[in-house]
Amino acid sequence: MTVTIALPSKGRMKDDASAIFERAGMKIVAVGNDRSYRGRVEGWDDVEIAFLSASEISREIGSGAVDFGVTGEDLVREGLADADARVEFCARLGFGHADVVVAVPEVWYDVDTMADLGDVAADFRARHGRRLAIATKYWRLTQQFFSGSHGIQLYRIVESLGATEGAPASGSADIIVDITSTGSTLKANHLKILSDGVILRSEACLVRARKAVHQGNPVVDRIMAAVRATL
Ligand SMILES: Nc1ncnc2c1ncn2[C@@H]1O[C@H](COP(=O)(O)OP(=O)(O)OP(=O)(O)O)[C@@H](O)[C@H]1O
Ligand SMILES: O=P(O)(O)OC[C@H]1O[C@H](OP(=O)(O)OP(=O)(O)O)[C@H](O)[C@@H]1O
Repeated sequence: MTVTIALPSKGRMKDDASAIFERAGMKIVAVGNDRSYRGRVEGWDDVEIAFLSASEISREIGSGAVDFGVTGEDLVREGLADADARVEFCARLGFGHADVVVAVPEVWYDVDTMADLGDVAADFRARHGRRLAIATKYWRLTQQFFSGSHGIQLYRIVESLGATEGAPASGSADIIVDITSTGSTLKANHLKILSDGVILRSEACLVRARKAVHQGNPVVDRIMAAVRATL
């Protein structure tokens, strides 16, 4: 069988992902011209590269359309309901670090923990006539963390597709769940992370779709070993 590895075609993970494979002795060359979305690995005839965006990669691994992918753990866990059953996180690659966090306005002086936020959510409707609104593009992670881990049920998710940190100031939501790396965007928007509000510490990972045909496949094993040996 041909083993397909999906790598970021653009964006912040592209260069680091290719570099890891090069260090692993798997030099990637584009098939056709530089803008091509297909590649191969020099000397590895049964491996094919598909260049996709980081979010497409998590979808394609989830569906099993590709065998391996390099993408952020946040995108995989957000995109797949039962991520650990469907994919294996084979290696954490040491780049693309970002924390998915719960952040509230700095001026909420009495709110420092998820328990404090639970108290706010509980009487939010009585005080304001509506539920606490959370702006995020991480629906699944937010629901798992609020409802599953912290027993907070009284909130409403407001979908945000960009500039999430601006939502509290603009009035479209009260708090946010988003990724942060340096923290400067949160600071610029006068938001603070709750002390136990880190939902996930994400980084780029080598992820494998769990497929029966991988069992005992020497190419699958060699790919995992080659990437792990670089770390
Ligand atoms: N400062 C950051 N901002 C956004 N994503 C970051 C940051 N640092 C690391 N990442 C990670 O990068 C990944 C997203 O990368 P990128 O934005 O290139 O992908 P994408 O969502 O597929 O792109 P696009 O939004 O252009 O389709 C996520 O896994 C995210 O956690
Ligand atoms: O903690 P910081 O270092 O400030 O980074 C966090 C910000 O970076 C990302 O946005 P970005 O503008 O990079 O692009 P994107 O949301 O379009 O991916 C992300 O959505 C945050 O807003």
